[in-house]
Amino acid sequence: MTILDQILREKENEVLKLLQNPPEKINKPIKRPSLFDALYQNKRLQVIAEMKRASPSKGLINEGANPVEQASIYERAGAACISVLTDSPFFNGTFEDLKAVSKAVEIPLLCKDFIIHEVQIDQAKASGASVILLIVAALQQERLETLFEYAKKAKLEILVEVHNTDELQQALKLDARLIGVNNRDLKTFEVDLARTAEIADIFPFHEKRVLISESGIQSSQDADIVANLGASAILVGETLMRSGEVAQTLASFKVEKGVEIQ
Ligand SMILES: O=C(O)c1ccccc1NCC(=O)[C@H](O)[C@H](O)COP(=O)(O)O
Repeated sequence: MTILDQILREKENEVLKLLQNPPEKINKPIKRPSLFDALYQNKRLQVIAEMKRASPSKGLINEGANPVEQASIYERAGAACISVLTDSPFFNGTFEDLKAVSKAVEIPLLCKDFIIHEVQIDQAKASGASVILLIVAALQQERLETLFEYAKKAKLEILVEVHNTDELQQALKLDARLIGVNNRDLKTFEVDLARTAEIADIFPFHEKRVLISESGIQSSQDADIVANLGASAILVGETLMRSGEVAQTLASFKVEKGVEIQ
């Protein structure tokens, strides 16, 4: 059983509990700037900066981090979006973290969780998120489409995550404008920026969509590599959570995009 299978099994239990005590359904749109607008045709690589205490691959990363302080530093340092891991069993995150961060920052806010049911989308919105994540590997195509449409109707932005070219084709069947490629193999945890290269090779940059490179970014050299492949943004957790100089590290990732692809 892969780590993703284990996480998804846990999510099924969480959904059952959530359905017994559903979150408030917020009908009005979340007031935050659009992540897509911040990324599309920006001449610099943008950063989605993640609040990440722990992970299945690395164990504890920064157990004592205060989500509001961390997110505020990210915002001041020029992050385009804050990602908050809300999963507890595997990442030590909470929806309380997301709610607290939503009150402290004004930029786009991603609820980073493993969504398999509409009620989790309601929970993300009720906690202040303006962006949700849908992972292609976690969902059958029909379910992916249903959840995508549900989130769209709720006026949320949707980051659709893929791991390979087949999954990219599935994502492209949707009107997905934010497409992330996860550089981490969820079976071996191995991180390889070649995954971004593989996706970038066939990514329809001429369409109104942006490519985001997720996981394993450690240096401005890594940022340069994915920027030159056509990525508009990177999603960075561990490196920022471990950095003694968060603002400088984040700023160093905002490299100029070398190639005019879009
Ligand atoms: O980070 C993990 O170990 C992990 C394991 C299984 C599923 C997802 C996982 N991470 C979620 C993420 O997508 C990352 O937190 C995010 O891309 C940032 O990655 P990094 O910069 O390498 O911390």
